[in-house]
Amino acid sequence: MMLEVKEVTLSFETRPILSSTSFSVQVNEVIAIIGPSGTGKSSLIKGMMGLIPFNHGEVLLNEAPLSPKTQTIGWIPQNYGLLPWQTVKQNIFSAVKLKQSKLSSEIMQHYHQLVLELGLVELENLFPGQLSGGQAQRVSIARALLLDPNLLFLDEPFSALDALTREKTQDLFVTQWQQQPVPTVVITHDVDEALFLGHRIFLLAGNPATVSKIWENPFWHQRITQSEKLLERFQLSDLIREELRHSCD
Ligand SMILES: Nc1ncnc2c1ncn2[C@@H]1O[C@H](COP(=O)(O)OP(=O)(O)OP(=O)(O)O)[C@@H](O)[C@H]1O
Repeated sequence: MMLEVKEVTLSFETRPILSSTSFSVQVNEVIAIIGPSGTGKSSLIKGMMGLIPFNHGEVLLNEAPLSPKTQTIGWIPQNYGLLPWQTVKQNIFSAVKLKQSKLSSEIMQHYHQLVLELGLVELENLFPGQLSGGQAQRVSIARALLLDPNLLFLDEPFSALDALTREKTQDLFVTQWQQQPVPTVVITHDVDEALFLGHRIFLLAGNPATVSKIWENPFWHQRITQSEKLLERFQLSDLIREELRHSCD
């Protein structure tokens, strides 16, 4: 299964946001997108999911146009996208219920595993308005993972978490993803997070923006402790930070 973005462009009214942008994401690949604030990262993934129309170009999954109607897309939006009138438990089940009328015992088991690992057991009966930002974010993560999606789009999925919970949740995410890899796009502002989550790291920059740099990342899913790799990793993260700084000028 391969996701292909072919020469997409995007404008809001007369304001160009994305110039012709093309790339592909393999089935067993996570790409991390970094870039200055307001460049169009969220708009790019919303366009890929079909939530907003591109002006030009196409998005294909296995050579067929990508549509939320035919694909199960896991999405963690920037504002968590929780339904305020539903409890944590109802929110986590909300996406999977749209796809399947009957919940199998595997789904129930997966649900219990996710709430346990994401530290949501005590929160199951609360409403989104009663949660902290980090708790709401974990609910949104559980909802996307329970869906067993064939594509994943994550918009700053761990940004509201404290450092320890963030590392734990990143580990949980990668473990879950490895059990069933799907083409995945993660937006992050954190270069270290991009290095942990992304097999490749894309810089979205320019005005209008496009993918202006791609780095292969040999440090995917590694919390580096070995000293010889520490220097290499530092050099790559320094290079990425430098490009990011330039693109913000
Ligand atoms: N629905 C919309 N209508 C008009 N303009 C929009 C709309 N959505 C986003 N924009 C504008 O498009 C630009 C790109 O926004 P987008 O949210 O995609 O950027 P981003 O790179 O994800 O930013 P951030 O890193 O701050 O989240 C911004 O200038 C934003 O104001």
